[in-house]
Amino acid sequence: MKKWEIAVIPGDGIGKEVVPAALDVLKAVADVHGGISFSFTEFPWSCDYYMEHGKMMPDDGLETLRNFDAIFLGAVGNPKLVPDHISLWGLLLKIRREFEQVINIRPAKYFRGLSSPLAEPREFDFIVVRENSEGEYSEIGGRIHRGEDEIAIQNAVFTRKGTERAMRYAFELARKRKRHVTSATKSNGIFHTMPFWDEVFADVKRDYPDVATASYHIDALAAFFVTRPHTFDVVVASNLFGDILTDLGGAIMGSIGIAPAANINVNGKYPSMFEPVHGSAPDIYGQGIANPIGQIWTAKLMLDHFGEEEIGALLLQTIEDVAADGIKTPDLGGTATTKEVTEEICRRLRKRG
Ligand SMILES: NC(=O)C1=CN([C@@H]2O[C@H](COP(=O)(O)OP(=O)(O)OC[C@H]3O[C@@H](n4cnc5c(N)ncnc54)[C@H](O)[C@@H]3O)[C@@H](O)[C@H]2O)C=CC1
Ligand SMILES: CC(=O)C(=O)O
Ligand SMILES: [K+]
Ligand SMILES: [Mn+2]
Repeated sequence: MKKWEIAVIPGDGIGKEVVPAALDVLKAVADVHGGISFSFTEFPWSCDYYMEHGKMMPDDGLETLRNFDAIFLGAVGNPKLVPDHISLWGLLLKIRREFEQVINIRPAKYFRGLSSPLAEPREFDFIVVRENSEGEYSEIGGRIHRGEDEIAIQNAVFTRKGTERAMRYAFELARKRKRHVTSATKSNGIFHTMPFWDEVFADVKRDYPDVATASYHIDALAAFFVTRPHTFDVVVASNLFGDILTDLGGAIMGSIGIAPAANINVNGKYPSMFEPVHGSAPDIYGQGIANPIGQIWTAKLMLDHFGEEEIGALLLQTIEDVAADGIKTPDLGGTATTKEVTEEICRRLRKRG
């Protein structure tokens, strides 16, 4: 029996609704599999925690998390209580950085049973590889003066190591898929970092002559995600571009509420973290209608990471079946609750197992 120790951080808002839902599904997965089990240790780190303790997590929080096989997180952010840049940098981004989770994998695919807002989508299936450790997400910069002389400066950081690492990851991934990598650039407007990005891409692709490539400016690429998403396989993007493209990836699937993500530590020094693309959705929190699929599909990415791909595939198929049969939350045009969708997924999993 293989046992995985999981640190669970529901976080804020609907994180507190969809994480328990996904844990129920993981318990069903373990039962059905028979040879794996999970131990879940929950941590209340969140904006509520901040209100009580003046910080998003305890000082030894990272030390505590280190010993787990993976971190399973919902979402962070409650702007009514804590400014977003404080809460995200104090928990989510802190874990990504300190645990060297340098790659963020975010798949999107045409989903059976979901009505995409695209009029007549062809079947698409792509993965955005988002650089997750540097780029436009940086604390470097500052503000001076007030009033009409006020100045804010924000520096983007692109290292050859980090850029190349994300690109190589994308090429290796493409080799296991349809052997195509698209680079998201903006070298016509961003004077230093994006021409650099293009140069590194040109260097790296020379090592992968068996993989076809394309490079588009981010504005055009965003439009292509709408007009011809079926033409993409692996897309490699900087931290910010990848962030934006993957909400769009969720939207064309039918809802950002189903988009999964994995923050991968590639050097094996620290655990990886699994959290969906979406945030804490304060606009729907507390109504019991949050779509749990993003969190559940994220659990599938965690299973893949553990090498449990077979049961992961069964889980994804079950999610699709439930959606195809119309058991959907309101964001997908349905009337089901978080609980109803979750219970139906668990029920069918157990029936199959
Ligand atoms: N990785 C993370 O933890 C992220 C955290 N955030 C934080 O979340 C808070 C809200 O941010 P927003 O910009 O509103 O983004 P959001 O992703 O939370 O919500 C955007 C829209 O999508 C809907 N939505 C999101 N997830 C859904 C789900 N599972 N089911 C149904 N509908 C869903 C929401 O109701 C909202 O209308 C902020 O504090 C923000 O900083 C935002 C994005 C990522
Ligand atoms: C913060 C955020 O939106 C993300 O990392 O996806
Ligand atoms: K999230
Ligand atoms: Mn985002």
